[in-house]
Amino acid sequence: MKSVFGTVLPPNIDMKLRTYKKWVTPSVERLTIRTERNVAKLGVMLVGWGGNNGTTFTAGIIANKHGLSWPTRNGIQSANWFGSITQASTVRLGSNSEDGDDVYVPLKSLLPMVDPNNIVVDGWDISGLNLADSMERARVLEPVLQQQLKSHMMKYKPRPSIYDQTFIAANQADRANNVIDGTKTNQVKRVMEDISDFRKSSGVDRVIVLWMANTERFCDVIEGVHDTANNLKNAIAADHPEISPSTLFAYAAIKMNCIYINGSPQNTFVPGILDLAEKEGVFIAGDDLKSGQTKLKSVLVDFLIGAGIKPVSIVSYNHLGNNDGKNLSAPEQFRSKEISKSNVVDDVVSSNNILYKPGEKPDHCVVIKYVPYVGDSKRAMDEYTSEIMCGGINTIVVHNTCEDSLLATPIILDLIVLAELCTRIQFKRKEDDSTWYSNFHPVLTILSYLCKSPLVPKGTPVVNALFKQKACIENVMRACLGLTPDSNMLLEHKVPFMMRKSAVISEPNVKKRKIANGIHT
Ligand SMILES: NC(=O)c1ccc[n+]([C@@H]2O[C@H](COP(=O)([O-])OP(=O)(O)OC[C@H]3O[C@@H](n4cnc5c(N)ncnc54)[C@H](O)[C@@H]3O)[C@@H](O)[C@H]2O)c1
Ligand SMILES: O=P([O-])([O-])O[C@@H]1[C@@H](O)[C@H](O)[C@@H](O)[C@H](O)[C@@H]1O
Repeated sequence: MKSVFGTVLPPNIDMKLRTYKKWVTPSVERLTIRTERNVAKLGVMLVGWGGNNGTTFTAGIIANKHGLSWPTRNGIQSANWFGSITQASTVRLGSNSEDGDDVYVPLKSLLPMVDPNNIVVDGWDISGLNLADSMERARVLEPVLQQQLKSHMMKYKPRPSIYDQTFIAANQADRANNVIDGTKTNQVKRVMEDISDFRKSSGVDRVIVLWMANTERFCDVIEGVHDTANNLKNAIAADHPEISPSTLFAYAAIKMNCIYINGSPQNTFVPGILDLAEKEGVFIAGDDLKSGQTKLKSVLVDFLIGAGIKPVSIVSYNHLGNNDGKNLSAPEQFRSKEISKSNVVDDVVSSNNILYKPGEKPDHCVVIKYVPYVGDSKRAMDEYTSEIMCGGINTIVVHNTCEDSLLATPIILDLIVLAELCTRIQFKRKEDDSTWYSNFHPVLTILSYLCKSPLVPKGTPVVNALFKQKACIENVMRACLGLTPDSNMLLEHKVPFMMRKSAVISEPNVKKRKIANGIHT
């Protein structure tokens, strides 16, 4: 049976569609999904562990694990994971039969997940400060909380890391006192040994490596160097200068069967890394945490275009005073961030060819300024100018104070928790009697909700719209439970014969109605 735009038409109806030459034919794929319920004892190794996000993440794990609380001007504050969808969001399960009210449950209750209290943290940094001193340097957490954390945090000292001054801003050089010397082969070998050492000393079952170090410039992707796993291996052996520290970390992590996640915008995942991840069957994900200003942008543009309103100009300005902002004050590092912050509207714009001609896009300007005084408290100011009907203009201006690390830390947790969950989900076609199940594709696009510039397998669509991304996570988890996706139709509250008796005021007076061209209902 042919259908048009998903509406199923009786076989004898053959509409001629003026603007759409193609017919939509529904297809159904029946899958069997299984989820291993034994959760791994999880270790995470952060590259850039001594940074604002690395220290705040570690502090968050400790503060929540020990149930810390501290006095503030507004009263006693207790540790929590607000901003994390796995720890602080709920999912609509359905409606209950008695009163028809919706039933919501914590997302983390749907499937077995890692408990953040059990995550073991380790990592690398080019700065050799212990984490208590790094936490103080970061100026993110209240001193009274830092005091409670200090004895825990000072035990942590980042492992020496791979430093290449040609990839991050020159203003970072004064931090680089904790580095692995020697060739790229030696650096990769040392990182692999570190991972092995962490596995043994911590006793974890699974290690995830997550880049939370400074934003690098984009590397020039060179044929014969970055294009295949084998060429990358040979280029590392030849100490090729255009292989970035983040790509070296990705290479080492994948070779050690560790999931690798890129929390920054640079092009770590060169084709050779994608090739290696696919060959080794190791998950990778990224790029660039979606934490505040860009998260809001992926909502506002979706709302505007979804409402048939045409954004024609988007100006995204922010200033921040943390070390990330200092690194981004250099043009090449800013360019990496500008790309990830700009691409986030592309999917929604290209979805509406009523508003936009092919290739037409809104003007889009991204500005980031380094203002030391504000520290981690990034001040974002956005202006969205849109065309509305008959030449009208709508302008939305937003001021958004984003405490960058307190917004990023829950995202880091969700990336880790959801990536570990994905290792335990497998699929097979229902009618297959083979015992063979498939994992997710090594490029974990289900984590797109958490990234500004989602990495996707070649030839697959990039989705940036935030609530589509969230629905993807929720509906995959529902599917693991044998539940249908939440269609939001709620017909049980709209169609009289489906409604509960108490909800139907009176049997609606539905007469036989004649509709144009004689079709009766
Ligand atoms: N809201 C957010 O904070 C947010 C959102 C999206 C992306 N990011 C990205 O996350 C990253 C970290 O942000 P941050 O605020 O923690 O920055 P930060 O500068 O405080 O921390 C980065 C750390 O990485 C270290 N470092 C630099 N190069 C390294 C290397 N090669 N190996 C190991 N360590 C290295 C630095 O010494 C520093 O301690 C940045 O790339 C930033 O763009 C942050
Ligand atoms: O808030 P958001 O746009 O998602 O992301 C942030 C940017 O706005 C900010 O300029 C940058 O310094 C941070 O690293 C982060 O990328």
